[in-house]
Amino acid sequence: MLLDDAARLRAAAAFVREYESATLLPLLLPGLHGPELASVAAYCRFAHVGILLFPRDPRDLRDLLAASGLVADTPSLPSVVVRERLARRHRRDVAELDVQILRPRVHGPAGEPRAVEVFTLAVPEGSGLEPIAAHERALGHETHLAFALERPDPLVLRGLCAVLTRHGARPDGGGYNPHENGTVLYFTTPDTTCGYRRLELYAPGDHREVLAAHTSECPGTNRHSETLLHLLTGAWTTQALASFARLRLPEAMDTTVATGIRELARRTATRPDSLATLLRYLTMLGVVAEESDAADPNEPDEPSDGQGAFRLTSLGRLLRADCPDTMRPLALMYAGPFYRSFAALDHSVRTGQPAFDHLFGENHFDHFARDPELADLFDRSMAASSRMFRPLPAHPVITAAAQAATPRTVVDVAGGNGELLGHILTAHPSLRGTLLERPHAVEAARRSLGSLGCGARCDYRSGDFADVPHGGDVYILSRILHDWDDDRCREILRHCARAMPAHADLLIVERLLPADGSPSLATAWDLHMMCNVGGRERRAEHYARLLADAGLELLDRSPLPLEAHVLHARKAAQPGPADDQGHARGSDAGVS
Ligand SMILES: C[S@@+](CC[C@H](N)C(=O)[O-])C[C@H]1O[C@@H](n2cnc3c(N)ncnc32)[C@H](O)[C@@H]1O
Repeated sequence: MLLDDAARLRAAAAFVREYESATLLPLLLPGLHGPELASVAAYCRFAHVGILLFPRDPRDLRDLLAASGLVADTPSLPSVVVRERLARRHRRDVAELDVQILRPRVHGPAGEPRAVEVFTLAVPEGSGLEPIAAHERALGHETHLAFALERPDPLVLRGLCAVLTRHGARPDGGGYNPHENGTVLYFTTPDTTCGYRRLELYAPGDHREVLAAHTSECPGTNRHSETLLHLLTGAWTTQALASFARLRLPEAMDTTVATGIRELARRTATRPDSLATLLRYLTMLGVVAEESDAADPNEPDEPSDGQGAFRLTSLGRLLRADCPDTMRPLALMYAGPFYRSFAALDHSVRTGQPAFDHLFGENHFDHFARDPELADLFDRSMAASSRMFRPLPAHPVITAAAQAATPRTVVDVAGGNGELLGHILTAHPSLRGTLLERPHAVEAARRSLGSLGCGARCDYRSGDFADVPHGGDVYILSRILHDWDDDRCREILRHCARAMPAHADLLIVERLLPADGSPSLATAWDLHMMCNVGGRERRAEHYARLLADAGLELLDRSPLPLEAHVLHARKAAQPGPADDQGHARGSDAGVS
């Protein structure tokens, strides 16, 4: 069970008031006793309990302290050490993390001046920092007991480090904070009977030499092992999120009021204790948040069940079926057919062939097309990223077409279930649309565009890329080229080029591989394309070359949400090699 922030503060203050160095040290380091314990206790005194909190608004913090019986009468200081640790652990830029320190005073049993050290990272709604808060709240990586050196002498500091490690403490990093000219050395401790598992030695002054020796002894392999464990268990994340969606938990939860486990189990026909295990994991992922273990607000007469109460976060809300930008179909897809194919990724790497085809015996478009339920799930999972399409109706090519004196036609080539065309036609009542797709998708598009009220302005063509309708004004290839290898892309682009009148524009929606190797969703989708469809993501220059091979010229590009881009191309002034090769024309069907 996770305590709320006020309860954590009260518990920390009570601990600080109760313990002496000499009684506390053996709880952390069993085996430290007798004269050695007396000597260590004489050199370092118990100074504070450190905790990390995540207020929505930092201005609430002093009220929270007051509500916990604590007063911070000094200004807050910027944290260096904890901030860097958080940035490293969560792979964030330090600039994103404004961590502050306050030290409300508390007295020890004999009136000694001590403190509760309160680190805060403000997590405003929608800041994207919720997963960090959820992870840290659940695992308490920064919670610690601190001992301050009475004589901050490098020799004493080294001696204390040696004694602590001899009794099982393991170096766990540290740092120097220039804002207060103090050095901290962290250790993890072998015993957690006192409820804490990290110990800090605090030495006033700059002791970076000792610090360097201490951090060099941090088993780098330990940090690496921890990182690797997080990476290796990525599959659990995919499946836990899909399970969450399949069990309809997001729909059973509220974003503002927490619901008790028993009630949630009743609503989703699950076992309360097993559900609690899943929800605790999902708390770490930031899709749900655990609230204090109060009685269930939905059943105020029922006593608390001791298993906590959970609410849906804004991140988790995206997995609700009724959320406008729902990503539920993607959760089911990535944990379903694409999960199975990823297990055969080696095959793709060895042979260059899609693991999906190897596993299912056919290309994924054919496989999905044969199963109406899967086909529908695939179409909906493509539409789940429709946030990507939102700026497209305002693209200059589309607005120019919409403002033209005579009605213009937008041709969406392999337009899926019509999500993008629906956005464009809804925004511009003067435009007409043509959607080319395989037969099952055409039917889905007909239904979806009809329900948007723009069905009457749309033509539907069942066919293949060779059937790209002639005579349109704007052609769209959205997330098509990344499904195919370069040869097939050239073919598709040539079909488009042949169908496009001289004045027509082509818009291509794709993710672009970064030129500098910086992390991007495109790099992940490059792997996905290789494994599942035999396609790939590309850099902008790569698309420019493919376009040029088809007699088209890349004019510009602009960014879209979800790390996508829209590339704008037209027919090149000079005929490209494609036009010289005299390929047979596709269907001559024109746009009406
Ligand atoms: C990745 S989806 C993209 C759908 C849509 N353009 C979007 O961005 O949401 C690729 C689409 O290509 C269609 N497709 C695959 N092979 C095709 C072919 N030979 N001719 C026409 N469409 C095809 C599939 O049915 C699928 O809807």
